[in-house]
Amino acid sequence: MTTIGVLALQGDFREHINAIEDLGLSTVPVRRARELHGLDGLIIPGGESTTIDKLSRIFEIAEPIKEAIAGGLPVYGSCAGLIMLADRVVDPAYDLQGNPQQTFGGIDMSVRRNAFGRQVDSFEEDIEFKGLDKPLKAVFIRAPWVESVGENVEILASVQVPSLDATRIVAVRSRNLLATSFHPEVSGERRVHELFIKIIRGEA
Ligand SMILES: NC(=O)CC[C@H](N)C(=O)O
Repeated sequence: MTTIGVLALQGDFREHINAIEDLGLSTVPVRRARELHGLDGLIIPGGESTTIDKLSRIFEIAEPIKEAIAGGLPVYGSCAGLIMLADRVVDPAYDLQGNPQQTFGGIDMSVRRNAFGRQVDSFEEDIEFKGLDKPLKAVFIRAPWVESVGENVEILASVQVPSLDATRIVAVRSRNLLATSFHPEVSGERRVHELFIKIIRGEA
């Protein structure tokens, strides 16, 4: 049986649990390193990347997650989860000691947090997503975007940013790692989770 862990330190992990259970698979909330054992995949939810970063280090699960990623565990991150999967954050937050936020990394990309600016902190858009025949309803909540990707990163979706008169990347895949700057888990959209399950099963 396929079991997917959902990192449950902070953020909208319940929505991801519901999405996976809707698709008939079992889920495990993950807070401790030992809960990573035996998982077929892991989801890092939306929330606040600085908090997920801090709590994951306090709970001593940050290093085990990095090792699992390096070992090939399929991981999907939405929004703050996308930030946590990025090798580089171009505008990191700093703690009181002046240390920048850290990520688990894994995807060769640079991300910008809260990138869509204040007026449009949160918005919904139907977007084209590579491999899907119908547009996908994407909910952006103080969302990051991907500024640049390395050679081995596949771009799955981009959106037009009117203030820039340009597009920005909002969904990527790199080997077993999938990341979206929007939240399919909150809109009843299940096709991104379906894609993640296919990646886990080696079908995509
Ligand atoms: N909806 C979200 O996950 C927002 C992400 C948040 N702005 C961050 O930096 O982590």
